[in-house]
Amino acid sequence: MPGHIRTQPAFTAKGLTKTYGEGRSAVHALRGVDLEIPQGEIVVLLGPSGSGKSTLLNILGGLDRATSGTAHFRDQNLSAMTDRALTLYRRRHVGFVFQFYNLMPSLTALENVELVTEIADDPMPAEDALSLVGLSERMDHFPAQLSGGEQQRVAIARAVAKRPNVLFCDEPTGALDSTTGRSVLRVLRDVNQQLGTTILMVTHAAHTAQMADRVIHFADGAIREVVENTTKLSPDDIIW
Ligand SMILES: Nc1ncnc2c1ncn2[C@@H]1O[C@H](COP(=O)(O)OP(=O)(O)OP(=O)(O)O)[C@@H](O)[C@H]1O
Repeated sequence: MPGHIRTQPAFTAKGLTKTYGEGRSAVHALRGVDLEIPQGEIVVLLGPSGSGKSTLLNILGGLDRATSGTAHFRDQNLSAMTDRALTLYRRRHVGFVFQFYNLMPSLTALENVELVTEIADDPMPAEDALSLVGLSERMDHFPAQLSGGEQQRVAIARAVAKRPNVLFCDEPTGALDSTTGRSVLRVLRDVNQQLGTTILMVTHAAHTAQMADRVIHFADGAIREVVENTTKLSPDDIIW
């Protein structure tokens, strides 16, 4: 955020490693990741398949634990938390959006969002969350009556309705064509601008980097390069 006083980073990682399995079948998914993610940014993680992007996202999102190293959310050490504390961290601070929307097929768009607002501490009304993603007119539709992009927007509404500090997105446009994908990116940009939500997005779609504040290039379980994007574009102007 140029021009702003430097605040505490949203995330700091030091020497993060993650090894799945042991011995000869061990997979070294992360091989020592050092990283700082400022609050309020849109950060895009790019890298080949299997390079460890989702693993990093899952550790920062409190869905998985590192094998060694430390990961902090603000001043909270995620690596040292009990399972219970990690669950509370996810519930209070984190929203997730995945490639496949994971909506409940028997519930309407509104009811899908209410699943979250009913248990969150300080949620926005489910109607407001759906309005933020441009779906006020479709609240009473079931997922099967919505397009892929609309379903993804319901998933985003569900994730942001609890006002998370951070939104983690794993291939959010992976199943969408360019027009629909662009509409989903526009919604993510709006969430970032209107709610100040830090967004971490893992994707194979390199063009998404054009709307990021920061682009992290991953390869072989490590960060190869971090690029601050000085020519950030609106999703409408991204060359797909
Ligand atoms: N639960 C698991 N058990 C064993 N190996 C795993 C597990 N999860 C991931 N891996 C391995 O860890 C490595 C990193 O996987 P990860 O999913 O983080 O990569 P990625 O960069 O997100 O890939 P993609 O872009 O294909 O989603 C891969 O070699 C993967 O096979």
